[in-house]
Amino acid sequence: MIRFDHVSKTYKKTIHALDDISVEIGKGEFVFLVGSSGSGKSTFIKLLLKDVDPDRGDIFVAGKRVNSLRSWRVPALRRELGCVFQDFKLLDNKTVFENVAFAQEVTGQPPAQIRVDVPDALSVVGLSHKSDAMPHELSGGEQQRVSIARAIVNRPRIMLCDEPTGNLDPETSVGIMKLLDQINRTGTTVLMATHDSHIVDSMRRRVIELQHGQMVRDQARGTYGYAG
Ligand SMILES: Nc1ncnc2c1ncn2[C@@H]1O[C@H](COP(=O)(O)OP(=O)(O)OP(=O)(O)O)[C@@H](O)[C@H]1O
Repeated sequence: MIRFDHVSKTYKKTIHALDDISVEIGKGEFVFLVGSSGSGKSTFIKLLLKDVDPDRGDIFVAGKRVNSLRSWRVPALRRELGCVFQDFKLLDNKTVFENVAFAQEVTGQPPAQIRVDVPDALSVVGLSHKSDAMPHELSGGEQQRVSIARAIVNRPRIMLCDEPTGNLDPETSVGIMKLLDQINRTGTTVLMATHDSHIVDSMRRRVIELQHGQMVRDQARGTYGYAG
């Protein structure tokens, strides 16, 4: 579903954000991407989205070679990828329903489809009753649930999550992780960059660790820190 083949990315000619990364993530896997600040986790995610391009190597997402994709094909790539970020990125002047609907409007879904899909997505995240609320009327955990609804509404094959629990308290984080686990169990591949050791240690999924742009660990049912 995701493949990096000898991928390197350098910023400003001197900052080696990723250095010769080769890794494969299969359909339906749940993978944690860990590593200290600046180790290259966000760059890994940005390469998948074609937000940035590699200097060397090939990147494949759902059968598409991302690095050589023409710009007019990028929207189709991004439809395969649902994204969740630490800071939710909701539109303040739109209701919960409108925020989720927006993800469908920009991909050209017809209104009749939107009227069916948005309530479905809100129901998955347990927020049907908040459909008409504005983002500022919601807790942080609820806002993150809206952003997850927005990420899944187009039924992506892959979820990319960059520190999705970074702004949430531990209890709320557990609820968000249960939701991501549930989405993964429906067959969606989940890749999550995180600093949250408790979550990684409690879920025991595959762990890929980056250090100064290099992959230093790829462990099945792994822990946050290497336990031998
Ligand atoms: N646009 C950019 N221009 C220049 N350097 C950048 C840029 N984006 C990232 N970097 C550098 O590339 C390296 C990797 O950054 P990246 O954001 O991928 O790390 P990260 O593991 O996601 O960090 P964090 O956990 O703090 O989010 C860092 O040294 C960072 O300063």
